[in-house]
Amino acid sequence: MITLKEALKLSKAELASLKEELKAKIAAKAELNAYVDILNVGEGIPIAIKDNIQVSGWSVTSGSNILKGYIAPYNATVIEKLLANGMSPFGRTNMDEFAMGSTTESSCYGKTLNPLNHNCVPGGSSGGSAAAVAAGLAVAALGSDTGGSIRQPAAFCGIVGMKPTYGRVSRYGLGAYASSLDQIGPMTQNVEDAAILYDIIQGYDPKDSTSADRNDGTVSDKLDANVKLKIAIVPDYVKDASEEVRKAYAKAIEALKNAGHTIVEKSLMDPKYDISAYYITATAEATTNLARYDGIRYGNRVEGENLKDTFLQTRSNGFGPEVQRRIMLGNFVLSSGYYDAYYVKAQKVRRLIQEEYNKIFEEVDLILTPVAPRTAYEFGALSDPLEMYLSDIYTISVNLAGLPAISLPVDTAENGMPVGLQLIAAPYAEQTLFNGALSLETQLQG
Ligand SMILES: NC(=O)C[C@H](N)C(=O)O
Repeated sequence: MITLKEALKLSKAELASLKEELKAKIAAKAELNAYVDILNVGEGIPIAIKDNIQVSGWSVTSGSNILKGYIAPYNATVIEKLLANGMSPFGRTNMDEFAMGSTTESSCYGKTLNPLNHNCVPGGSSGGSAAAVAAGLAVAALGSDTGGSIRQPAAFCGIVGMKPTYGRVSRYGLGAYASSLDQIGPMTQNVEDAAILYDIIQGYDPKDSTSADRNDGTVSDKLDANVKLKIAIVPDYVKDASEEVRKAYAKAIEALKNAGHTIVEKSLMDPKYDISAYYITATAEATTNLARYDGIRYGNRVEGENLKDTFLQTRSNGFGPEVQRRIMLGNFVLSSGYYDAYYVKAQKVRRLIQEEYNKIFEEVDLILTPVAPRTAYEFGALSDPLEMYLSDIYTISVNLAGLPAISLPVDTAENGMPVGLQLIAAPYAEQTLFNGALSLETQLQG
């Protein structure tokens, strides 16, 4: 597939034929179920859009039966920005229901297959976007990342996925899961394309009260693969990862050294604290955000005998099992008597995680860690929800601390599946992040 950088040079007529070509390819690979719909707005470069980002006039369901048939009444800010910069929202990509998952198996549209091995998951929750880019069915895509939902599917499908600093990209028009963690970001074929798409979607937005009012400028015009950075590695953290991930980690360290970067060893707190803090915070916020789907304000109503019964029937029929589980968990941690013991404590742990990262970033420019403990799982392998949550150990602390991070393919495991690793930067240090990622990508390709 043509890259985003190359697509910038295409004429209107060439873009129109690219879209026809894409439609034919998507139809030929329909079994992947990467897209849940093919729609198009505008004449620009086609960008695939996750099913939780509003595009005016398009269906938007967050992969949930409760929203089937709902038509977005306005454009998300990121969509306005694409349209203003010669890009076209093109196609709706599949996702885990309300972005709750790591495999894209929980969508109301059915699972998405990993294009590199159809027996394996594409990762999640932005699995449709990752599969579309990896299969050559999209030039680039948008995903959203609450606890790894861009980076992990990117790693499982062998593409690049980037989560910006919290507040960098407007969440206006993004279906809310956990509002203090969610960020929209680019999913692309390479690092440079990710920087190009990031430049377009980032920026202050008064419509999002958590949007960062800063003007740090664009990054793609200042990309520099020759920078010499100080990069932290975290050996303790990596020791529980699979052998193939540890091998990729060693390979990346070697490549970074060869590119002239200075490597220093650091340690991070046991990720079991990240898991607890994340799954308390995320479920608490999700419970609040999903309260509006009651069949009266939002959501497909299932009429009950009285109002309470209508709420019950609507929510029991509309939400899948994982979403219901998280709503119950969230209500539990917020309920009186448990609020201090769980929710407040999780916020304290979150602060400790932020402080730990801040301290490391006083000394280094970037941190290198795995994205997932192993390569893409076979379907059904993570049927135990706790096991699914534990698979997020390497990605969620980045969201808890609000940091920018990028996942890029580093190695191929013996089973033929890609191994991705992530670079993490200090808040708002996206330029350094992209420079480091480009340097690693260039070194690995050389
Ligand atoms: N939404 C995400 O970023 C994925 C994460 N595994 C979750 O279920 O919360």
